[in-house]
Amino acid sequence: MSKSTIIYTHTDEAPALATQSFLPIIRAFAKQADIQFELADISLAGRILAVFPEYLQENQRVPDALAQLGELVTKPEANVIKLPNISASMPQLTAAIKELQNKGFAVPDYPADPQTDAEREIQARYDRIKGSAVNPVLREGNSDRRAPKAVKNFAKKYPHSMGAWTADSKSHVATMESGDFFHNEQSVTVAEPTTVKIVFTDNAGSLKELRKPLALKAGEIIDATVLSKKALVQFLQEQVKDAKEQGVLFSLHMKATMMKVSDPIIFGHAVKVFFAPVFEQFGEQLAAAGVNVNNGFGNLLANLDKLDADTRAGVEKAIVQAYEQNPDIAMVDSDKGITNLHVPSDVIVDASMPAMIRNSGRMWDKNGKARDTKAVIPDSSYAGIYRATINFCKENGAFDPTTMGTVPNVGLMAQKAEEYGSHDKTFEIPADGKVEIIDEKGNVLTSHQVEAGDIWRACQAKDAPIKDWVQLAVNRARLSETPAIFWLDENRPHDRELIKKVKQYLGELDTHGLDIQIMSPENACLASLQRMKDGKDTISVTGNVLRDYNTDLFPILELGTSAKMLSIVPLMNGGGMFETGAGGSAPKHVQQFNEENHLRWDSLGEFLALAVSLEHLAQKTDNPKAQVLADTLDAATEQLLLNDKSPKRKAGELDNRGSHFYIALYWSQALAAQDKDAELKATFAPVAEQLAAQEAEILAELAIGAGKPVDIGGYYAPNAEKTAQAMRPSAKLNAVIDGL
Ligand SMILES: NC(=O)C1=CN([C@@H]2O[C@H](COP(=O)(O)OP(=O)(O)OC[C@H]3O[C@@H](n4cnc5c(N)ncnc54)[C@H](OP(=O)(O)O)[C@@H]3O)[C@@H](O)[C@H]2O)C=CC1
Ligand SMILES: O=C(O)CCC(=O)C(=O)O
Ligand SMILES: [Mg+2]
Repeated sequence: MSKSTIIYTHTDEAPALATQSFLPIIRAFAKQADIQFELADISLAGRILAVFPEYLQENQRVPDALAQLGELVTKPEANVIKLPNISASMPQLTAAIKELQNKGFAVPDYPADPQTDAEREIQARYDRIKGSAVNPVLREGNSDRRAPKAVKNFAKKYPHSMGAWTADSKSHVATMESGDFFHNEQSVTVAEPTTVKIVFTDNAGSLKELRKPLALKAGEIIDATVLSKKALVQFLQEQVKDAKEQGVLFSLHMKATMMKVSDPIIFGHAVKVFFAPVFEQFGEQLAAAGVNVNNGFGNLLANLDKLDADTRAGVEKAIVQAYEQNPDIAMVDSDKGITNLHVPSDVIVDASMPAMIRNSGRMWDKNGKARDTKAVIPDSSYAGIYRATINFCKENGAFDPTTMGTVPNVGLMAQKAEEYGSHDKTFEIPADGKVEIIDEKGNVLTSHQVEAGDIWRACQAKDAPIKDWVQLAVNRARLSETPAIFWLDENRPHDRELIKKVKQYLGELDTHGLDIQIMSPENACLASLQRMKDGKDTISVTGNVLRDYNTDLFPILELGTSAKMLSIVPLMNGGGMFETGAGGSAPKHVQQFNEENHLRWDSLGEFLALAVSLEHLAQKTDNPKAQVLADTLDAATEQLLLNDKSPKRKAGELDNRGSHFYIALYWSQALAAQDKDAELKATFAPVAEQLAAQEAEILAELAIGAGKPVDIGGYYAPNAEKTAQAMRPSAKLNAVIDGL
């Protein structure tokens, strides 16, 4: 890899489609500054193929791009543009496997109930692909997410729609008051490097290590906590009942993708509670048929044909009974009858809660009508921020995008910090007993009494990432002259350990003249909301989960979407990773693309990420042309916003491809207009002319087929040629770009 190489990631769904159109453009532009783009396939399908080489024919095998990138990001030369990828829930993983098999790739089935060592090995490989398997590997740095000025100004000038709020809204957040992760947490900082065991002792006294020992570094924070199954089930039962009594919709908001071990289990309990009549009568038969509702209620429906006719009729009757006796449930797709409990990856808390708040606190019922909703977020560690926001809106009405301030985020994320690194330390407890973390000297660091079915987990946060995070917060506060609040709760054991370090590291840095405070998440949220309403900006400095939540919550309120965020990951060893926006891969957009050949994905996140990536390369490799490309791209992006050339929602209007034409036009015009680099000026002046002269014809070519279905030969592994053709339909535009 040359030092002037930028890695661009090939991911999934809408961003992967957009890449087919955008990458040829940026390759052609960047080539003029001797910069190459290498495409790394970290799509779900690509990751599956990469880990099963022995099942594939020679010519079907692919390199493990994720493993390679995982190494690259620890090196100073790393320059990676990371688009959002699928964090696969089980239904998505199974569908991707099936699609690959149908295409002639002989990858194995997912063994749901492995019996042999070989099956266990297959399952283990798939489990590493499942859920959020990419981001934690690549994020060797903390997170700096913010709305660039141009984007914020655009939102103020052209505000997105925002549902009204009234004080009589019955929408609310329900969260546990005891027995959950928050209330059971224990936390310690280890002074010296050590190795710890996680030991489960059952009530008969027999010991079992739940995993292999874990190495901890000096200064590392380790915490453990447990969520009680009994308390959870009781809480869920109360919430179903309460939603019925209040006449509001019932909805559950989890992160079953990122929290791939704990949250599907919690999701499963919610399905079993809501559909209690089904499981009370037919629990055993359903289990025997292989039904696992940790993968959603949809899993039960998909397995109905495995039941004998009588049982099936009984189950179907009990389902009807559950719907009748329970509150109405929030819908993901009322036309297709898909509820909030069908698929764990359909409702992901970071995006689903802000969407609900933006929509007057309402979700959709089975008739497609927006209604007040109970949002159930079982663990209370972070649910308070949504409660605070909802209460704030009830009191103050909806936010006004034309006047509101902004809440950027500096998030602790590096080296699998906190909950998001807990998968391999999360266990559904098999029997009553206790779980302890014991160091190599035999000291018991944490100890929890547990019961069968409880979910126990440990989290780590290393010292170096914490120090880096505090430094990043101070840098951002200084550079943007903005007050910063650390969202940390002194009543929470983990946060208490963190606060000690924050205070220590703040003391070592120059914070003269800066306004830096520490507040509990709920208070920090309220303070930030109040300031935001008054048009003031406040940096939120948070742990990993709130990084995720806040960088959808605030942008969705401020900008209408988190796709327009600048998401920088300054890698701890000097490289740069540039994420494109703060949101996901927009499955709904692919559906629309397939049906109507219209891609409403907004690549603004890609434009912003590319500019900072080019700037990073300019500085690291002393390439002034790259800096000119970066500056002119930023100017082009601003132009695109001013002229409102972002994709629109409906077929026939400008879509993703059209917006790529405009970015190419404005970028080449800006290059032609600048005087810092004569070569670039001379190269791009004719390009700008050709694009401008052919604007109408190119747009017409891009619009051919709008409104009609388009077949790209697959979902997880679409046909490359068909996709490229669909995404690059303008011969005239291609001629200019490919001629560069
Ligand atoms: N960094 C990453 O890799 C991330 C990956 N994910 C993964 O993405 C998938 C989907 O996640 P989900 O929570 O549904 O969230 P998404 O962000 O994909 O979708 C939510 C909604 O946000 C809007 N949206 C998001 N991005 C854009 C964009 N670029 N342009 C226009 N609108 C946009 C769309 O709304 P509208 O209907 O208004 O068009 C979309 O339906 C999951 O597999 C998840 O795990 C999620 C977050 C981050
Ligand atoms: O990695 C994932 O599963 C989601 C990431 C995400 O939502 C985020 O970083 O904001
Ligand atoms: Mg997120």
